[in-house]
Amino acid sequence: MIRVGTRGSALALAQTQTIADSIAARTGEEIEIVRVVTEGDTSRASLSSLGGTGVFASALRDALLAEECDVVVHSLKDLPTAPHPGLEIGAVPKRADARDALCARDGLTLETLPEGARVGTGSPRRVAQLRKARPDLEVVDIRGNIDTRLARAQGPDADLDAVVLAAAGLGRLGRLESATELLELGPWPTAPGQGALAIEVREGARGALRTALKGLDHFSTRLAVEAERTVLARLEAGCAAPVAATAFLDDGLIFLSARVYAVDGSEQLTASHAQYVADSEHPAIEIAERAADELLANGARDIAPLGD
Ligand SMILES: NCc1[nH]cc(CCC(=O)O)c1CC(=O)O
Repeated sequence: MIRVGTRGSALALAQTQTIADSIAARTGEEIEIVRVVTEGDTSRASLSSLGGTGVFASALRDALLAEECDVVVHSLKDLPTAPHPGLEIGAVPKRADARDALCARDGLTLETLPEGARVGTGSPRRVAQLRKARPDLEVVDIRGNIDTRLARAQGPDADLDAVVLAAAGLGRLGRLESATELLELGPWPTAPGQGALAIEVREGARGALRTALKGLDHFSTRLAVEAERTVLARLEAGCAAPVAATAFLDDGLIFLSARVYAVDGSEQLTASHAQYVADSEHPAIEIAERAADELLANGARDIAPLGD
């Protein structure tokens, strides 16, 4: 029996079920889904007062260390970049769509939203990107799970014209048809790790599980998200900082573009690099440090609040 720990949100349960199914298929073992209730799920206090989005990850990690489960599934973008003592990332499966999606009323897009339209998001990066692209919009701070946020822009109780959500989350919940525009990563890069999952285990996890996780791991996703997350770590930026990073592998090269925004949308700094994966022992780390150092040298700290 393998116990798979997860948060209890619809999104967490959906993505955990997919991983649980592949672990079951690869090990032939029975799987139990263990729901871990986190302070972020039960408290009405703001996430920042609880210590940021890391509260979700740390409850799962505590359950893993307490041996209440054998493996946990995280959304990689919500996982703090610092490694956790006694635990390791056993697998980073192939990434889903890393793009953000605009979900608007009446099929509207970023370009066709009327002047002064009200658009909801809780993410400082998305706030900055919206202000940069459309300074006339009214950006509204929203919270809640994906269905709650979608209902703010679509359906009978909508009070906003649009919301911005991750395409991957919509896809995992079968709600991708709510997207009225998928925002391209070039002009609209997203959070480090967006669209990817991390499967975490205790260090030295046992045989069948370890083999299954090796099979689930996707090398180019792992390298890409390592580059994106190293940018965040090198900038000493929290997960709520207005920072975007997008990396991918193609033809033996790793490409990385990292961007820091002023939250009011007035300024942005971008660093883009490419390098041959075979030319370095740690290509993801090297390219990320180059990009982050360039952003810092160009004044990233002067335009954006990078700390938590
Ligand atoms: N911060 C919340 C969060 N964490 C993971 C996802 C789903 C997308 C993903 O797995 O990257 C979302 C929702 C969103 O940003 O719209």
